Amino acid sequence: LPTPPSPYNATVLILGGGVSGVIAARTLHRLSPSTSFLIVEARHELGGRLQSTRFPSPSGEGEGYAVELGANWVHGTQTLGFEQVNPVWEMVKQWDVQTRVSDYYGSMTTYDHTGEAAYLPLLNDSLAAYAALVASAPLPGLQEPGSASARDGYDSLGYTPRTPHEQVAEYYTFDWEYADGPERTSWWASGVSTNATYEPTAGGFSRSNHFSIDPRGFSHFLKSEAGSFLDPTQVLLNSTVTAQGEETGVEVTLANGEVLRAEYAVCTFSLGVLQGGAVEWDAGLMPPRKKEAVEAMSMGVFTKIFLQFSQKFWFDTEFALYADPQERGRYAVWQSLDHPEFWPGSGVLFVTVTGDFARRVDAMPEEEVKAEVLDVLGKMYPNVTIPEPMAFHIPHWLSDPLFRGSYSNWPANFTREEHGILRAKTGGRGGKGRVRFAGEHTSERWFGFLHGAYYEGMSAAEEMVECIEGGSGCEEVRDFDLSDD
Ligand SMILES: Cc1cc2nc3c(=O)[nH]c(=O)nc-3n(C[C@H](O)[C@H](O)[C@H](O)COP(=O)(O)OP(=O)(O)OC[C@H]3O[C@@H](n4cnc5c(N)ncnc54)[C@H](O)[C@@H]3O)c2cc1C
Repeated sequence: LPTPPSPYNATVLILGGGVSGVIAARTLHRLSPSTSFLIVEARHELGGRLQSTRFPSPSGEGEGYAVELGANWVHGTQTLGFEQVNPVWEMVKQWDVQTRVSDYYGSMTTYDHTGEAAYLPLLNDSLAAYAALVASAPLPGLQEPGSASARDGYDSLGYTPRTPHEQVAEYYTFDWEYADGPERTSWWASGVSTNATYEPTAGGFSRSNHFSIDPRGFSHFLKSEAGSFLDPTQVLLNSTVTAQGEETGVEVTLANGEVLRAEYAVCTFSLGVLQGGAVEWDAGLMPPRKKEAVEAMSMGVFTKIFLQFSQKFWFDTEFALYADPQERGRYAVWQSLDHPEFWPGSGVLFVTVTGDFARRVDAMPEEEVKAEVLDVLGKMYPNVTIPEPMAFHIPHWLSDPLFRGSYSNWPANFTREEHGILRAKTGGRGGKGRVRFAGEHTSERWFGFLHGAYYEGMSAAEEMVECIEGGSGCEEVRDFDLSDD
């Protein structure tokens, strides 16, 4: 193994062992085998926002089900005749992760507070409006975003959902993707991320969404990838970073008081962690303009609430929508895994909440959330006595100090310049940037997605290698003037 130059623990510290961190490590390993690195991760395992918990099978037989608390889908795979392939999809195939295509629009049952209610055509209207919204946003990288919100975009297209049925249809096509409403999302950026993921003619991958049903958990692909090149001495688990500073290099203080030193670092902590203040920064590493940019991007909340019943009593489609008469997005999107394509006989059902409603749920006692969820099921099924679930689980991404939310979203008035500042290297005298920020949130095209985290981990490490090997990567490390205005 490459030996780090003394007095450093490694040449590069990779802070965080999610998709970005693991791919940054793999890129260093491939491009510069003589460069030493160390992944520093607070949790007991690699994977980051790829996490699952186990539900038993109702019969008590078999190994049960790996219920995905975080990322669950590969969004966009590859389209025949187009070169662009989602790199996460390539790893998923390479490591044989079991997935199924999710039929977002073709397998849906619709409900409201009176029970089943027929409003599927509204879903087609919302899909058509969304397609027009993203088609009229400029292509990735070509234009500066204005400050128009996706709501402005919908208004300009004459799409104005008013009734609870119309609103839940819009919620499903928009909020359920962005974890935030159209008012709080940039029209331009929602077009960029959609086109760059789903539209092959705009450099995207494909329109399909593959959902992991793998009993080893979706993280299997990343853990296997990591296992294929990492030596155990290159990973420090159970190690929480509390401060980052710079003296002769980067100094990282851990919760146990230990200090790690390196020439460079790639920091992949989530946007929520950067906003949350759990890590102390030297002013040179987090100058005021960077801090402002970090504050200005938003961290969305997307919470799946899982239930397991001993017997299925619900819809036979993959999805269902519930239109609440009072509140848009209240326990709106339901998904059945007890379905022939997924986990038949599993009794597993989940409902997803987003945005402010998810923030409220994150802070509530779980018993109260459960009572509300069962009450909604009672409205969807007025003739069924809703049984007590055998299992109930809510992940708390927002209150978890290692994440502080689910994934980032680009707000309407957030500029490309601010995003560049959020992403830019900082630290180091003489213009030699020591710390590069990477993660899904630093991706202009694919913020929020696993593939965004992948590409950012890769480009951060590529830049580091250029820097270390004395190439151009180090010359103008600050694309932006980060000094206080
Ligand atoms: C509920 C949910 C659903 C999602 N669904 C999808 C989906 O279906 N498809 C999709 O493409 N994307 C989805 N995403 C987004 C996707 O999970 C992320 O884009 C991606 O996993 C981010 O990877 P990352 O490496 O940037 O960050 P992370 O995975 O957050 O990695 C950062 C790592 O840093 C560690 N860390 C944080 N603070 C410290 C500290 N102080 N010290 C040491 N270590 C620390 C964390 O433990 C973590 O392991 C979802 C996310 C969530 C939460």
